[in-house]
Formats: sequence, structure tokens, C-alpha cells
Amino acid sequence: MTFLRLAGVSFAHPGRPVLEGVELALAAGDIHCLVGRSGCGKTTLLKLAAGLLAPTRGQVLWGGPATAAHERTGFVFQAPTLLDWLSARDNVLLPVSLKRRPTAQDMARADALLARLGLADRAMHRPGQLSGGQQSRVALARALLPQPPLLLLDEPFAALDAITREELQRDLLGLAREHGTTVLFVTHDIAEAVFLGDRVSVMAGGRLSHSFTVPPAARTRDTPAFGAGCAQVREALGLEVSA
Ligand SMILES: Nc1ncnc2c1ncn2[C@@H]1O[C@H](COP(=O)(O)OP(=O)(O)OP(=O)(O)O)[C@@H](O)[C@H]1O
Repeated sequence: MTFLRLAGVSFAHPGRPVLEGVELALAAGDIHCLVGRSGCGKTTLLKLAAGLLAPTRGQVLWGGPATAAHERTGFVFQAPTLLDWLSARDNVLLPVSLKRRPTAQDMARADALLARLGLADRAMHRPGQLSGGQQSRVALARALLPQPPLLLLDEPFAALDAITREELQRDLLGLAREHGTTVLFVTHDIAEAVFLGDRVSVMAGGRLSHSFTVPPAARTRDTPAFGAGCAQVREALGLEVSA
């Protein structure tokens, strides 16, 4: 089933065309990674997918469960964007507490998500008392709390060290599978895209120039399948591929 489709989507900021006739189809439950050079329009595409921007041409078509547009998507940005004066648990509860008073069940769900992400003993800590990786985990838990069918991630792990980044990639993969969440993930990092993606699309010249299906074997690093996936993406980006 196609979950979200961008059909011939174009977008221009004032005086600056960014996207030209983008075609993208997300299958339900897929993790789709988008790789491209800085400034090529990845964030703009995510905002169009979220309905935060409207296309100047083309359509964004929703084929997922019938929910209000703002309830369809969770968003995780590069910076965790947590509220400094709230505990980790209250940050996770924010999508609920902006609408109504959280129930005991909401709090139990927030605590369960924090525990799933290894933060059981940090629920009452404020963001300033957490490491960068822990703050990113809180941001991920916050995005997942309303159980959105679609999760949009804009380089969420870019600022993290390599070890924490790999841990969070595994956590994201596990959580997306457990919840059946469809994911659109923007990254500069080719290895991250190949590790996480069921599909990887390369963005260049305002459109998706290449799209690949990644075999499940590529989810183990240091396998030929992983190496081949990275080489394919490098080539599509016009980067040197070692022999
Ligand atoms: N509000 C805006 N007004 C005008 N131009 C903008 C605006 N937002 C982004 N742009 C321009 O649109 C282009 C695409 O920006 P976008 O943020 O989508 O790129 P990106 O691929 O996500 O970049 P990065 O990888 O560096 O985050 C860039 O050239 C940027 O300068």
C-alpha cells in the first residue's frame, strides 16, 4: 500500500526554485532515507510531506489511515528542541499536554518509551542534566508518544558521536518496526541511509535523481551488501567510488 505519495511536486521559495517535479512513494511500514548535498532541498521536501508547506505544483497524496493532517506525522529535528524547564517525562508528554491534561495512562506510556530508550532513571531530569544522545532519545520518544503513522526525521543524529549514533539508529529501527511506523529520514550520512533504509533516494537538481531498494543483508555493517549499497549511493551522488 502506498502510504504517502508526492506526485510531480514542485516548490519555490521567493525567487528560488527548490524542487522540480519530485516523485516519491512511501510504502506502509517502510523506512525511506533521503540523501543529498547541503541545500538541495531535503528539509523543504520533509516540510511538504508534513503539510507545513504547500507545493507550488503537484500534489502530496495521503494513503494512510484517515486522521487529521496534524495527527499523521511526528517530526524530529536535528536539534532536540526540548523545553529546558520541563523534565524528560514532561517533554515527552508535550504533544498530549498541549491539548489536555495527561492521564495516568499517558504518563505510563511516556515512561515506557523512556525506558525502551534506556532512560528509565532519567525521567525526572531536565534537558540540561542530560547528554546530547539522551536529549535526542527524549525528542524521539516525544515524536512517538502520539503513535503517529508517519515519522519525519531531519538529520536527527547528526550532532552525535559515532557510537551514540549507531545506538540510536538501532533504537529507531526497533521502535519503527514495533509500532509499524512509516519513516522518512533525511541524512547527509551515506552509511546511515544504507543501514536504516528499506529504500534510499538521492536528491539532486531539485528532484530525486536515483532510488534504490536496499536488501535486508545491508542491515549488517561490514557485509558485501552494505558495501555495495554505500557504493551505489556514492556513485549516484557523483562521489568517487573505490575499486
Ligand atoms: N525560508 C526560505 N526562504 C528562502 N530560501 C530558503 C528558505 N528556506 C530554505 N531556503 C533555500 O532553499 C534551498 C533548500 O533548503 P533546504 O533547507 O530544504 O535544504 P537541505 O537539503 O535540507 O539543506 P541542509 O542539508 O544544509 O540542511 C536552500 O538553498 C536554502 O537556502
